[in-house]
Amino acid sequence: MKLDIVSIFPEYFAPLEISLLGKARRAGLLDVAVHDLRQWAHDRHRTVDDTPYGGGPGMVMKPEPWGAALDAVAPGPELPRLVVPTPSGRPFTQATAAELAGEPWLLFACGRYEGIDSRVVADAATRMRVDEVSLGDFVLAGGEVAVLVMVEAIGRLLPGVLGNAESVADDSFAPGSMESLLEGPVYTKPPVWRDRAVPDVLLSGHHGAIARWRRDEALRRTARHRPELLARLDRDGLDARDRAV
Ligand SMILES: NC(=O)c1ccno1
Repeated sequence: MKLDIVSIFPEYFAPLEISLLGKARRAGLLDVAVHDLRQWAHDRHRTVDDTPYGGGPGMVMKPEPWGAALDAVAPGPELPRLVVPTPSGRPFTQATAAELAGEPWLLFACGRYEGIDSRVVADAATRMRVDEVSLGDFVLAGGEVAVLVMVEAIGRLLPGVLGNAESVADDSFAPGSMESLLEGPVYTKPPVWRDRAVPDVLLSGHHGAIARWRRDEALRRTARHRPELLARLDRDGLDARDRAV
């Protein structure tokens, strides 16, 4: 997968050199290029923002540098999918990560200040698919941290990136049996720690009982932390045994 990221703070993406994603890049599974938006701002001060039309606080990112940046990074004919993190976007979920992980090329645009002039997305949408996505109902100072989160959520789904591909299947929200469910508790050695013992079933070696226990715990945790997800499951995802939990 090819990733391009445009930002006024390219140094934000140093973490993409380390750990899982750093290894994926060195293995050739991920090709990441980070671009400084200011290289497309040609005035003396490399200005990328200005006051908002209609008044109001803060500044808006100017369309000219962004238009030039997107044209330069994605000149065509092949085009990426443009992903723009914004509080006013559609929810970015595990399903979104899985969908974007299937793309050959993603281009992330990191807004700052009050956002990017809306004509930039409108113009880009005439050439490429654009997804304005939100990580949640909160506001960041810019899109960079959101892009780091999305790149990790997407990158770990790429074949070969995770040591054990099976661990993806057991994730919270993973398509299939875990869709709309939160992962239950996990344990490792020692079997007893500060007088707290690991549940006996996990030491039993009985795979059927262990799978059942894990689903029961996932249902309990989902009911406690995200009851609205269970309502989604209730229609067709719960069997009689599940309902007994
Ligand atoms: N909620 C978000 O995804 C976001 C992106 C930028 N600021 O907030």
